[in-house]
Amino acid sequence: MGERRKCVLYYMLVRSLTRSLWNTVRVEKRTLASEPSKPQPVEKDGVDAVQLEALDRDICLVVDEKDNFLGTATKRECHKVGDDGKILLHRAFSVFLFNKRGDMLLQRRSSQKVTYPDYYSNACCSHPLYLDDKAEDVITAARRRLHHELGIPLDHMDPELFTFMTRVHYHDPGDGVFGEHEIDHVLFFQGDVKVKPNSNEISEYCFVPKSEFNAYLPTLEGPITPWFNMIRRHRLKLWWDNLHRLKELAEPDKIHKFMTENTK
Ligand SMILES: C=C(C)CCOP(=O)(O)OP(=O)(O)O
Repeated sequence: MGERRKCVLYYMLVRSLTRSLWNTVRVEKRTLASEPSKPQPVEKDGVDAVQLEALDRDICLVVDEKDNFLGTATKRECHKVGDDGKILLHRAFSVFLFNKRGDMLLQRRSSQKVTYPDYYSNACCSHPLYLDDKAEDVITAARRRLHHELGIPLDHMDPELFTFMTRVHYHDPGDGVFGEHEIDHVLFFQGDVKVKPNSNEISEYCFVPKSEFNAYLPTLEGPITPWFNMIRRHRLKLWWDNLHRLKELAEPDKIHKFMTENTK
């Protein structure tokens, strides 16, 4: 074999070894060990007590198809699938979080979640609530939940670092008992933040580099949430490629109705 060919082969071997080592390190999953000092979650009728409490305590915002605020209902009332298969339409948000390098935080919902337990999803989803006699602003709600679910200090999340990308109206029957019917406000956030997840909410998380994302998804050991899948299919690549100019691509006045797809 000629010297030049040997050199090329050697270079390719070193490059592929370095790459596979790099990938392993960069998408390393962090499974959260349960802390023995903490009391174990108590169940009532098979449902985790902490999650159960939120179902009847959290007051969500019921909206019409144009996202106009109509009134309030509990989180339970907003997710219960009726005998006719209908679910009350309410306002929600989904945060996609990126570090400064541009890697995206992917999380696995804990087994205690009432809706979509053990599914993989974007950084944080929840609802603006009715608090102090008024509808909570979506970015305030997102910061509140990022702090609660991922332990991100509030002072690491300047409201200016969020971009309100668009809204998505979708319906998903979930497990037939609890599902989703939401106008989901999609927020992008970029910044280096300290993460200390709440194990009642999240069982694993990792930061996925854009170049690894498509290959990484099929290796996940569970399904992905319908809303994450929908945004992934219709907008994620465009927005991820353009983290530096998101404001130009934002469509906050639109309410999309994308087709729902199989989540696995
Ligand atoms: C699905 C969306 C977009 C909102 C609901 O998310 P979650 O089911 O994660 O809400 P919480 O229980 O965390 O409030």
